[in-house]
Amino acid sequence: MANKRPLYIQYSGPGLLETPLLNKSSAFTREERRDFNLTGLLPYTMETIEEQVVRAYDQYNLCNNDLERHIYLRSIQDDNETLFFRLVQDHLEEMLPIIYTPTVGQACQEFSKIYRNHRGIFVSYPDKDNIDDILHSATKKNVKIIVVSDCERILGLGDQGVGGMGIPIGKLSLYTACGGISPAYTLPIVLDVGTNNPDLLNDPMYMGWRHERISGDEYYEFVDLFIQAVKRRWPRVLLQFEDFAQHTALPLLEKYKDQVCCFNDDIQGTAAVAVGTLLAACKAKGEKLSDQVVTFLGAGSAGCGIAEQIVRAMVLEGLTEELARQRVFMVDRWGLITDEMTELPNFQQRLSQKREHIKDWQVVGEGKDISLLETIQNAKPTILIGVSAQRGLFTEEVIKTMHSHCAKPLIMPLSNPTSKVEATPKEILTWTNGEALVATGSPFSPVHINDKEIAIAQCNNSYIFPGVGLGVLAARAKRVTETMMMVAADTLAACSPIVLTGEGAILPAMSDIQEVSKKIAFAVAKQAQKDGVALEITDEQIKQSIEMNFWKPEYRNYRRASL
Ligand SMILES: O=C([O-])CC(=O)C(=O)O
Ligand SMILES: [Mg+2]
Repeated sequence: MANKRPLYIQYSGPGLLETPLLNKSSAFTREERRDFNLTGLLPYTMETIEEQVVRAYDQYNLCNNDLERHIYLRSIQDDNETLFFRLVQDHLEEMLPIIYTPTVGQACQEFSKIYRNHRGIFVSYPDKDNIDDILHSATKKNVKIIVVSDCERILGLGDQGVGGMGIPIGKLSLYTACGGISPAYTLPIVLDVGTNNPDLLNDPMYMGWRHERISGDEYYEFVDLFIQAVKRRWPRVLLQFEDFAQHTALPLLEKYKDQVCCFNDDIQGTAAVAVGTLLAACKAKGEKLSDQVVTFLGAGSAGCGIAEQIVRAMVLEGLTEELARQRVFMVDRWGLITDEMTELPNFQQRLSQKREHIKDWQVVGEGKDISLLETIQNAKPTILIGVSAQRGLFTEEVIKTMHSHCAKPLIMPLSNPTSKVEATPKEILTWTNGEALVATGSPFSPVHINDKEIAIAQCNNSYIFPGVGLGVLAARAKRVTETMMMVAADTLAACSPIVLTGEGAILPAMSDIQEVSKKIAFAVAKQAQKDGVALEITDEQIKQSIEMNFWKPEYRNYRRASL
């Protein structure tokens, strides 16, 4: 039993057993059972959490498929959060793909079919006049981290309506499992602004507000009502925007980044993990990031967010911004993004290639759109990043052409979930005779090629946001700055096994994620101080604060609080 101070609680009897943050199930001691009116409500034997984990894992192994495993784990989470996190911690590598990507994608798609229990908060448009009341109904009083989604772009799966709640729940589970944030401090929130997904609107089982999405001023006013209510209820909370569509993600981030402590995980978290991976891969090759030529497939908010972070990192290495931008090629649905394209949104405009710089390229058809293959033939990239959410767009021809110009290309099909990947690691390694370095967004098993087993790095935001959150809490930061995200990327690269030892994977093993998160947290907290958005405390105090904030899934002793 944890040697922490006892916790004074007001619940007792069935109410205590039905409070997942406090429930210990069969682990309540004889005395606690007596003091909290639990005697007779549980089988007689008192168990340790280790014994409970054995039973839960046996039951987990009886499930027939990943969705059943997800449902089972979620049911434990809704019954006993301490046990849930202990079980996940003990089987982290095995269970992350079940509670998070890729299985969480299916759980979102089937949300209304598999719904069991309430979790998180649904702020629905018709309730817009009562948002303060809704937030006050949250059973958690001291919320420190919120993940909020309007569910318009759930992973690569598009608009999932309220089904997207699976994502805030999953991300916050990772905040706890990987970043040690107590589940008592986390709150998943969905903004139900309707859905434009016809399958959901026509599904009699759909549980959300059956209405097409509100948009324009109505939408932004509603989001603002929500943000202002959050500021009143939890003024210091860290707000993570997750899985908003590109057309709202950037405007919302621009609007709120200087008003509240917030960041957008798909733009900034994805960018930080991708740049961390690139920095590690370059260090391993003994090269600089600024020596690389990068091609993107997908120029949405994730792709452009990564590209901007790459430009910043290249500038830090000494390139001018203009030269850095000339090394990054964005290919979207219509082909390479060039300055001749009219009506580009601002964030794509900044990353467009000047036609005069590519006038000598060999392309089919003068003035026509330039394809991914043509971009690769001419730009001869060393790095290829996929954020297109389209399965199969890294064709054999694309990959082989890239390999013909670059002996050891770095290829990162980042689209999630697995069904949307641009090419599988096995395909890429087969087409490059095992010579490419591969990092994916979703988890993949190692690939066997030329008698070697090659581990596949999972370049997923989960390496970044738990550490950023822990750092923000430890330093009591008021804002999340771009430089805080940048040091998170640098710190991740510094933890890379191949950088540290000259061999092994590009990214640390998931089993080391808690230590990596603590290192990221320290660097983020220090940077927050440098940026003037956090308390001036000593390094020692930051370290202490990180350790103190690091929650462990252990039961505490309970005493009755006097009323
Ligand atoms: O959740 C993930 O695996 C990564 C992510 O944020 C996304 O794809 O939207
Ligand atoms: Mg996301």
